[in-house]
Amino acid sequence: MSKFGTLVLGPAGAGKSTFCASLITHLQLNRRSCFYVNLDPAAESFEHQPDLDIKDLISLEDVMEEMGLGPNGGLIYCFEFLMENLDFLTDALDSLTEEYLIIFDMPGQIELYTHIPILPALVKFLSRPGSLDIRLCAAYLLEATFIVDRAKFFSGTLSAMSAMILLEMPHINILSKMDLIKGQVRKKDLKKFITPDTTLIEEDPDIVARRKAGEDVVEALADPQDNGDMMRGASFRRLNTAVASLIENFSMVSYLKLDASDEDSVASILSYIDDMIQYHEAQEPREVKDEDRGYDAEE
Ligand SMILES: Nc1nc2c(ncn2[C@@H]2O[C@H](COP(=O)(O)OP(=O)(O)OP(=O)(O)O)[C@@H](O)[C@H]2O)c(=O)[nH]1
Ligand SMILES: [Mg+2]
Repeated sequence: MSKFGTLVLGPAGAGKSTFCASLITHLQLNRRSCFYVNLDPAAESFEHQPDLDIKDLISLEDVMEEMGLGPNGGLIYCFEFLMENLDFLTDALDSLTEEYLIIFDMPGQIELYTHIPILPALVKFLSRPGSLDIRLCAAYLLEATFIVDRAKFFSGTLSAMSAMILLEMPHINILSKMDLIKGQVRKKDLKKFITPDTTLIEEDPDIVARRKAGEDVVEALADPQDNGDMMRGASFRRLNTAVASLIENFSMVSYLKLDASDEDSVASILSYIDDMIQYHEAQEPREVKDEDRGYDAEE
């Protein structure tokens, strides 16, 4: 019997825990079972109490204090410890049926998704057939406000792509906190962020303004000796254009839009998650109870 789950990933503060909370609320409202696993050993407060919390195994605070590690080294130690104590996960998850959506709320340290092999090993363990056999997908969140700075947006997109390649599992990318950019981006431009397009770098408002001021930006972009302001200089632009082309050429990354406070938006993301893990195909047809129909059998 398969189980179903999603790993909610992304940089610090991208809105992962908020999305998990909105997803759980939505699932509960739709009478669906879920199991919330917090894998962030530094997380303190939750809208929905986790059904399983890594802090019951190991806490970042204790690790930092006892091992003399900083927050990032401490986090890696916590995950190494988890990998040595996988019974902690098996004991809690083994009895869940295929009705459950298991939601893993991950920490925001980006190195966990890009540099070290712990997460791929964890994913392999969770999805191994004959063992927990969880059909998993990744939901990678990037904050929509990143699109204000186009270079930052492409750098965030590169991290999303790096996580996709590292994890080798069904994956969706999500632009979170869409409410924060409402009315600030033209529809035409937004499309280019949703499916990242290199022309965004060329059409950067900063470049457009420099052109308007009479600067020969094409020449500046082509000048290998440009040592001016590093973040505005030609080399930086060429690097950004190269990164953007790489992302565009791979055609791997596109985004779904999320406003965690809007139920329709959460429902739409959930339908992508369900499709990726083929949740509905595995469900037994359920008998519709009278209370589900919204009336009393006695009436
Ligand atoms: N406006 C707006 N704010 C949001 C949204 N989602 C999250 N936030 C806010 O963003 C901040 C960070 O949200 P979290 O859900 O804690 O982000 P996280 O990715 O879990 O953060 P870490 O676990 O620390 O990496 C909080 O102040 C949230 O209230 C959203 O859709 N819209
Ligand atoms: Mg969080």
